[in-house]
Amino acid sequence: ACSRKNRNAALHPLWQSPLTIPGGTRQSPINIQWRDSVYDPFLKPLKISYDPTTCLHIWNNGYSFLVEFDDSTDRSIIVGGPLENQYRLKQFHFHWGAINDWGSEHTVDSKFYPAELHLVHWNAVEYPSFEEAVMEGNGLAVIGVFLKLGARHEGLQTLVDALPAVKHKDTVIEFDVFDPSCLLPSCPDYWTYAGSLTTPPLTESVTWIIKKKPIEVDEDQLEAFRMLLFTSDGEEEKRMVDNFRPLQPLMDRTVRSSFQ
Ligand SMILES: COc1ccc2c(ccc[n+]2C(=O)c2ccc(S(N)(=O)=O)cc2)c1
Ligand SMILES: [Zn+2]
Repeated sequence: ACSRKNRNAALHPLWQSPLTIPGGTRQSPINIQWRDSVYDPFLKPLKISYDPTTCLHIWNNGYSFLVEFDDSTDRSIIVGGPLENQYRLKQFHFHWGAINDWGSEHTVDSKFYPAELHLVHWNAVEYPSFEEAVMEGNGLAVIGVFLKLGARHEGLQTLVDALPAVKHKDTVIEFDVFDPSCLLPSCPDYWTYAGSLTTPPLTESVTWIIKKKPIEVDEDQLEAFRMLLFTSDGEEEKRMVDNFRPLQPLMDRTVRSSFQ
């Protein structure tokens, strides 16, 4: 029998701590039941303006790979949509599965996608730093984009080509010009709800903006994600796969849609 201790040991260290936070009322990810989402005609279009030269590096942090941006000015921002302020792009990263049947964090009508992109922004109008914004109810805005298996994504390929250089945990590679808007679907439709970070510290500080339409990537590109490692160079290799959090209860929340 797999004792709890052994089972925990099998889990990535990030998940050996309790999976729920006491008193959590707005945890993420959630299942988005399309027919229960409520069209909000007052939702504005989301305006995205990224400056590709704010791109800094790619970093394997032992849980995902992050593409980080210079967020010392308002050069890469989003505004509108459900947001009261403009938010600065800090990083984007992905969550994916070992196989194509699962991998996304959010689901739509209980359907998993093989991967999900998160573009992480913070409210630099009201808070002095990302670390402080992480602790506030309106501190962060994360755009979620589903990835589905299909045609090769040319924009993603420049990123995929750099991944072997960050195979191990705590490796970094310079990545100095990339426009993440090439990873967004052209359809403007989205769902939005109040949620949390999906990794520790799990703080309930995220306005989620989940794009209705997925982008297409091919099998080789998903396999490139799966050859990354959770482990550092010299440690016993553990493939970086299934780095998504289990679904959380909706509780007293409504998911709004920007479309009818
Ligand atoms: C205050 O201490 C912190 C704060 C944030 C941390 C973090 C460790 C990992 C990721 N983060 C993140 O920034 C983070 C975590 C999860 C997500 S997610 N998957 O988009 O919800 C986005 C960003 C520690
Ligand atoms: Zn994420």
